[in-house]
Amino acid sequence: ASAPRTPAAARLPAGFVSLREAAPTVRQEIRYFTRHNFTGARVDGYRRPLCLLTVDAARALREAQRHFLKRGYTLKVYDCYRPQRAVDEFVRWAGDTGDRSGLKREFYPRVDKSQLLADGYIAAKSGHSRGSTVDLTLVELPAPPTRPYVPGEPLVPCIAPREERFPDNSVDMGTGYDCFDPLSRTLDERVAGRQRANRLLLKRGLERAGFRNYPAEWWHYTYEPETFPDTYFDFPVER
Ligand SMILES: C[C@@H](N)C(=O)N[C@H](C)C(=O)O
Ligand SMILES: [Zn+2]
Repeated sequence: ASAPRTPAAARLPAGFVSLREAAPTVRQEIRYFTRHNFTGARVDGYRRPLCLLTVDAARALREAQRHFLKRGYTLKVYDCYRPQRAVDEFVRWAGDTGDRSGLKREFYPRVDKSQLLADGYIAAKSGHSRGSTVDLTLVELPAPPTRPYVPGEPLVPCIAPREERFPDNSVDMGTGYDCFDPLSRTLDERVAGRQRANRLLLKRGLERAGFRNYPAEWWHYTYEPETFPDTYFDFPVER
């Protein structure tokens, strides 16, 4: 009998893999599939809540995960490969300054929407579209329970103390994920104690597996050398 055929729409380009297969213990909370992200809506191109990455990046993440599991933590990814159409939607959204959509109060409470690209919080050509970039954090095991965002619920600024912010089950990194604020700079001097230690724990564990951090965002890492340094893919996130 011949092997079952994968529908063409769900086949990944050569060199890409689903993280579920490469590193099944890594937690996934794909925010752009949900309305709990800075735009306030599901983002174009996210057809499934999945982490797709280049084989090289996924393999390195599996190695990093082994390192963290031994220390009582698991990695949790928020975003992985990002189609160019999603990036284009971010850029259109950011340019629409008359529009009130977006979860400003939570995700960019102190930065004007018109500055998000200029300040480097959103890129018009993102490493995520090249497939080797990932947004992620650490969760201490056993993982505390978490709950979904309820659209319309009162928003708390991502720079508020952990007890007041949206209840993410990750360790305290000093801000929430996708917090477009100077406090999110990985080595910002105002972030000290346990929060700084957590950022450094993530950074060191990922660096030893070959990832490099983007200094403006404690959660954003790129595996190097990139498999596709010059290609911006646009296939949808599905499998
Ligand atoms: C939007 C945020 N999660 C992010 O990934 N920012 C960098 C700069 C990017 O868009 O590549
Ligand atoms: Zn990122």
